[in-house]
Amino acid sequence: MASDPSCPFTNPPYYEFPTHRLHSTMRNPAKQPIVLVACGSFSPVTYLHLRMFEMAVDYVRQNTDFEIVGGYLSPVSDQYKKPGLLSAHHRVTMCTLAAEQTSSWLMVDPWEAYQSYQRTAVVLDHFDYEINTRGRGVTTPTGERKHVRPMLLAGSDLIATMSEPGVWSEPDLEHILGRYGVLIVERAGADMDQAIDNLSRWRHNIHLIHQLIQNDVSSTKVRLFLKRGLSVRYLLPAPVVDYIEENALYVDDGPTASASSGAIAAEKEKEREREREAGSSGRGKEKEKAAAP
Ligand SMILES: Nc1ncnc2c1ncn2[C@@H]1O[C@H](COP(=O)(O)OP(=O)(O)OP(=O)(O)O)[C@@H](O)[C@H]1O
Ligand SMILES: O=C(O)c1ccc[n+]([C@@H]2O[C@H](COP(=O)([O-])O)[C@@H](O)[C@H]2O)c1
Repeated sequence: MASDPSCPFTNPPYYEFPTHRLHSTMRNPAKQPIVLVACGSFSPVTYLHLRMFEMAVDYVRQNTDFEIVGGYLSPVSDQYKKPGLLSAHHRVTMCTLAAEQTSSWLMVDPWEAYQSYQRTAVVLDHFDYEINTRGRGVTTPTGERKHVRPMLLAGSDLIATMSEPGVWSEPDLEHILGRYGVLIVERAGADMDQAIDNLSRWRHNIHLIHQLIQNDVSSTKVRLFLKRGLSVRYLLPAPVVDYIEENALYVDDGPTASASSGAIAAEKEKEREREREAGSSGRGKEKEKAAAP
């Protein structure tokens, strides 16, 4: 891992925060600048993942005083270990093909993908740090600097897991929903109102986006199609379909799992890693003591 003493986060080797499509100047200085961050497996990225951003653009324009200055896909670490999770390298490549070749504004941040599992609260802090602390926010047309708020963009199934016991920590929910906020895209099969029932104390920071054209494409279904040798063309961007075919991906996929199981497994894996590290440094200290005169 790269170690920059001024950076409070652990960065993967050779990591650079992508800013090539981030607006540095706002169009309307009266608005509040935000950046959309979609965290997920993206195994593989589908048109629905990309549509979420476009739906958010329409919602923000019609219902809020926000101005979107950037949008990021943030694929989760391999340590998330959700069944069907392809290696970070393939997932980041597919997201990059999708963002660069089908959109004029989306970016892919590989920060969490290429390291140990990072909780979503930490991922949002990382965006806050890169954009506001290192990047010093955005400027208005009159030269004033403004702080950009990273906001989570997620489907209602993911938000529903926030009410499942043991998945998200209470301080993290306070951090994500209280400090940053979330835009939730309706997802077939996950009732939005029910999903946010237990989150009412952060209602002011929760924005619900209804799907006017129902589309329930999911990565799980795409993987299932691929496993059965069925076509997935027009469900995913063409360069992603080509990449999957060229690399014969998902031909032998494992079982499926819920959105919550990966996070719990990843946290347990990290805990075990910490214990192993503590154990080996403890043993190191014992050795040092034994070697001391
Ligand atoms: N059809 C959809 N409608 C609304 N939100 C979606 C849809 N598909 C994915 N999302 C959202 O996109 C984000 C990333 O999703 P993820 O990568 O887990 O895709 P997925 O299709 O749910 O994957 P899987 O099928 O492997 O569980 C999550 O917030 C998820 O809720
Ligand atoms: O931060 C947490 O505690 C946490 C708990 C559950 C899920 N998440 C994140 O939510 C995303 C879920 O993705 P998926 O593919 O399982 O729907 C993924 O980016 C996880 O890191 C995060």
